[in-house]
Amino acid sequence: MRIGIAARLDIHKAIELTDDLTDFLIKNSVKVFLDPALVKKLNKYHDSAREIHDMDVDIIIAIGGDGTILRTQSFIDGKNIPIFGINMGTVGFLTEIGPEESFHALKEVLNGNYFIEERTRLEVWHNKDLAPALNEVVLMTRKPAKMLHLEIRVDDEIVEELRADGLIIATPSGSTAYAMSAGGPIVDPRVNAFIIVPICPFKLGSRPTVVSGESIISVKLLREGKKAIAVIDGQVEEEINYMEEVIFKKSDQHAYFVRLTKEFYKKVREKLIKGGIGLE
Ligand SMILES: NC(=O)c1ccc[n+]([C@@H]2O[C@H](COP(=O)([O-])OP(=O)(O)OC[C@H]3O[C@@H](n4cnc5c(N)ncnc54)[C@H](O)[C@@H]3O)[C@@H](O)[C@H]2O)c1
Ligand SMILES: Nc1ncnc2c1ncn2[C@@H]1O[C@H](COP(=O)(O)OP(=O)(O)OP(=O)(O)O)[C@@H](O)[C@H]1O
Repeated sequence: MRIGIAARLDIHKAIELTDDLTDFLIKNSVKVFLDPALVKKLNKYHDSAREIHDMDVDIIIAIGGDGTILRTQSFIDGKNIPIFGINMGTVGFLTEIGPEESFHALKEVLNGNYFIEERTRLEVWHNKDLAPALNEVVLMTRKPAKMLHLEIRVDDEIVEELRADGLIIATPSGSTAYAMSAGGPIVDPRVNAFIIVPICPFKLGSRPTVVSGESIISVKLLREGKKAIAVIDGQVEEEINYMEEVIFKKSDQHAYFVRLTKEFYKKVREKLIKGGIGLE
């Protein structure tokens, strides 16, 4: 088996766990590859250094929170490598286990006792194909505290024209993230749908909308002089100008996760209902 490891670099315990897991995997005859920034921090396993986008592995372990997973996913586009998230972040909704379970869980993985969960991603087009989103694409004003004037179409039918701080186009995976905070519904990741959620709409009747996952969603910026940015999974930005269109549809690239249990609603209860920043 070949396993890659990526981790948050700003948490010492994440670096320490990387060291312990690498040692454990090598002793179990696993070929291990490490993000070069990790190798530099560890100052060992130098011959295991490999850029995440160059890793030819069966699984990538991501040690951190959701952002680490989203960041790692953005580096492995099109390679269909499943991510095994070990939560050393604040919420870690997309992660599978806590650090304390790491060795037991890895033994299960090495014994083949796991399954792969496929997640839909959102393809984004703006003059060119941009990186697909696992969570969402957020359109917001370049200048803070300004409003965008937007026209939203689904399969070329006008849904609405509105002014708002911004607009979120989310996948079911992203329905528990920014879209949720903006008032959108929680959508089971098995549902074939996308969610359109306005951010602070200046229009009483404007509501979040769940659309078919087979739809083509287009959003046009109507107001001259108002520049916008599109942010993909909180990781990648793209500037959008007046009368330019952003097109969204289901990506043929999926995200894959190593799962030991099927517990979506338990995560919702434990990680979100109790408070999204780890508050009890
Ligand atoms: N007001 C908000 O809720 C808000 C604002 C900005 C960004 N975000 C989210 O942050 C994500 C980027 O993550 P980051 O860690 O780089 O940013 P970050 O460090 O600002 O964390 C944002 C929070 O969103 C949580 N999160 C991310 N994906 C999630 C998911 N699929 N389900 C439940 N919670 C999730 C993270 O755990 C984190 O606590 C974006 O994709 C966006 O969804 C949320
Ligand atoms: N190796 C890295 N190099 C640079 N930035 C990183 C690295 N790993 C993670 N990040 C960035 O750090 C930010 C925070 O990471 P992460 O989301 O994992 O922690 P968190 O916010 O505490 O956890 P959660 O997202 O679960 O609340 C993310 O935006 C992510 O893109």
